[in-house]
Amino acid sequence: MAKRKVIITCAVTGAIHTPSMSPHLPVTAEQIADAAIGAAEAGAAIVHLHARNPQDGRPDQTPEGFTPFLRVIKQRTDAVLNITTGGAPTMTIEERVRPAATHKPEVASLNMGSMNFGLFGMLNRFKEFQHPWEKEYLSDKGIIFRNSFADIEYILTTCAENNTRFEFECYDTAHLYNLKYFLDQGIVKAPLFVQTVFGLQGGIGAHPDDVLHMKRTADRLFGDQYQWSVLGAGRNQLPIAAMAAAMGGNVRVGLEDSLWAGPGKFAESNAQQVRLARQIIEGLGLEVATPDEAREILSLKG
Ligand SMILES: C[C@H](N)CC(=O)CC(=O)O
Ligand SMILES: [Zn+2]
Repeated sequence: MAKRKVIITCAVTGAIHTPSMSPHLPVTAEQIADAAIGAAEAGAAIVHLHARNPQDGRPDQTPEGFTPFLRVIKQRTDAVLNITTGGAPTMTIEERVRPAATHKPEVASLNMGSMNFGLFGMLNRFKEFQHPWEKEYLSDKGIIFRNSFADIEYILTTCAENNTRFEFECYDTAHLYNLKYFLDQGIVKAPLFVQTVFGLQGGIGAHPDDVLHMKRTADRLFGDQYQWSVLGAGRNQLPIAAMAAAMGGNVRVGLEDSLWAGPGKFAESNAQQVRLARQIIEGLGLEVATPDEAREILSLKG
């Protein structure tokens, strides 16, 4: 019997962690390109991309901020490129959609609901910061990651003519119901790539019951019209990946979501996390999907 193909997504830098937290967090365009290429060579079929200001690592959501590394990654890999529309939770929706609208990627992330966005928990672990913006950003208890029905529709319509498909970020069951609403409206089309997010402060926890609850809810709402994927924040990354792989899911790793390669051990690269996820997947007798197999499974434009 053919082994099930598991799609590994690698989110190489993001906009949650800040440069002072880990020397391995890619900041410059060159570092982001190298990280994405390394992750693809290690087995990631999809690379999820954010840009940063090369001087101080602040999240940068200008289309120009993405151009240098997109070019290099496309030259050096056939990985599926996934551009963020989440940006940083403090940005406007117009700002957030611009890179995906400009670069017309095969995939873009789409956050399926508004939520309290807690980064301050990380201040228990990280104390010293090089750049003033880091502590200010992380300690802000007032962050609401706004994704209204109008915001979501705005991103969907803005990217629609580009044949870009979406990684639907669902941080709680309500977000799955929001996605169901857009499916029923015919605004989004199956197969849906549903990325369930666990353990991010403000969203659902990372207990096995939470994973089961999100999967059961998605199965009930979408049946065979979706491809399930998971990401676990911080120390939950690999345990959540292992659970989901055993339950028929796909996995997301990367320094956007976690700085660790096991308890108390800093990941030295995104590729290291991809290799750890791969070991789990192959250990379960499954196979890692290639970029073209992921394109097939997710009906991407290629
Ligand atoms: C938890 C992750 N930060 C979800 C994410 O990657 C959001 C986005 O870029 O649109
Ligand atoms: Zn992201």
